[in-house]
Amino acid sequence: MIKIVSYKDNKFILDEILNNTTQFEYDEVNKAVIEILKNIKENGDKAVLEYNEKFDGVKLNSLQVTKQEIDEAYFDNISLELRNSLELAHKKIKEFHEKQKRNSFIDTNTPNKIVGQLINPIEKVGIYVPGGTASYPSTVLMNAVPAKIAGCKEIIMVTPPGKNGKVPANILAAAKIAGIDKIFKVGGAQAIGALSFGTETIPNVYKIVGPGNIYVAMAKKMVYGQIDIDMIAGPSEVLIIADKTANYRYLAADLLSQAEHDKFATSILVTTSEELAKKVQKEIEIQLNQLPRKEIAETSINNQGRIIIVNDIKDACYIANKIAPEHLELAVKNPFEILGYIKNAGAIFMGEYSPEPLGDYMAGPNHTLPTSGTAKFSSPLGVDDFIKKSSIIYYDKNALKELKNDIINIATSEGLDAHANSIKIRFEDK
Ligand SMILES: NC(=O)c1ccc[n+]([C@@H]2O[C@H](COP(=O)([O-])OP(=O)(O)OC[C@H]3O[C@@H](n4cnc5c(N)ncnc54)[C@H](O)[C@@H]3O)[C@@H](O)[C@H]2O)c1
Ligand SMILES: N[C@H](CO)Cc1c[nH]c[nH+]1
Ligand SMILES: [Zn+2]
Repeated sequence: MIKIVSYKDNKFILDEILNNTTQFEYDEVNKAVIEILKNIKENGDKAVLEYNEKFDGVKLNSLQVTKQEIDEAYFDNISLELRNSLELAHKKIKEFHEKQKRNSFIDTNTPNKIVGQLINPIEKVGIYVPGGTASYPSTVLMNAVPAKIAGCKEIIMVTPPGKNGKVPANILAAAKIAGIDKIFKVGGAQAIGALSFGTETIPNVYKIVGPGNIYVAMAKKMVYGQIDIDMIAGPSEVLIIADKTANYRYLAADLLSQAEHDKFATSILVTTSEELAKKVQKEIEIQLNQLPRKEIAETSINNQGRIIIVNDIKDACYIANKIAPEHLELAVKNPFEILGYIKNAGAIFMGEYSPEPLGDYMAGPNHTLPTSGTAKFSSPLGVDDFIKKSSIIYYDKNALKELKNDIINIATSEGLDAHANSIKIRFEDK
């Protein structure tokens, strides 16, 4: 059962939540991931195929999904209703992310010098689509759409091989909708290794994006530096701020929606109403019994779930900002009134009819969001993750002459005579 605590009587609850990273056996996972990455680097496809057998229980002859498999998934193996829903989600995600596009600029205000910024897409990117305990066509769209809009030339998707060595049709259909045709059947840390080092069949990339379990997250952390990564998107989280006007059935449903992702997921309700807290606690038990993924959701709710009772909404916002949740729902009478108090959250859902799953699938903003408090300093996945910038500097002789002495002064003070000389030499008589 989800625990109810009073913030007034137990200020330590915040520390307890913030330090709640002990569930993972970090050392063991760390050791396993180092071993997997090393093996992939040394043995390429052979190691990938062995891990597919070991961790996913499938023996494959070929790692790449064929064009025929992708077409069959889209045309024959999903319902027309699902295909239409995925197409609509794609359209809405695309519309939102189109607005994030940046342009190069040059500043030509002065005639004899130009400074500017050139935007280029990252040429080769890898997209990890999780597939261990559920299949996520929505994650295919959320990761692929911004990469496409940015103009990445090569987008390589990796995902666990699926039962019987077949990637689920909904994943392949979403990939077709997003325009991705290079898909490889490999999951976990081995997928991250393959994309980082390249194997005989899987190309290496410059950046890997996408969420995954602890093995995926740890592997991304380890390869960062050799290649870039988007973020460490860990187990899902939702924090709901609710006043007495909120509907307890909706709140229970929303807390469970994230709990069912992962037994390490976190669902927290912060409310000013003790009566509401008790109702939500009871309702969660009722709704849990109807979930096919009851075991995962129940473990998550029992271990990480909390209902925190606070004196006022300002305390609730303080707690939310400290936790910096991936998803924050404002289930209060006027959510716009308190929006100004919110500083740290991946995505903010405003009011009764904007539940978290709306953002998971359809609203348009990305659902790959910072977790584990990283919303304090990082942002949702977006087009910016797939571009890079180069500065442009053009000065003619007159413009350089104007700055000549100042550059030499600073270079000399740094003891860097070759720098000073690079300027001086251009103004010396031969
Ligand atoms: N933030 C987001 O946008 C978002 C979206 C979807 C899912 N998620 C999260 O992604 C995660 C998905 O996790 P998942 O496990 O379902 O799928 P996953 O694809 O991340 O992991 C499955 C892979 O893990 C590897 N693995 C399993 N057990 C292992 C072991 N003992 N040793 C080494 N490797 C092992 C296997 O190779 C398997 O293919 C969940 O936490 C979910 O909440 C996040
Ligand atoms: N809520 C997840 C991110 O934490 C994303 C997702 C995909 N499908 C359903 N939900
Ligand atoms: Zn979700």
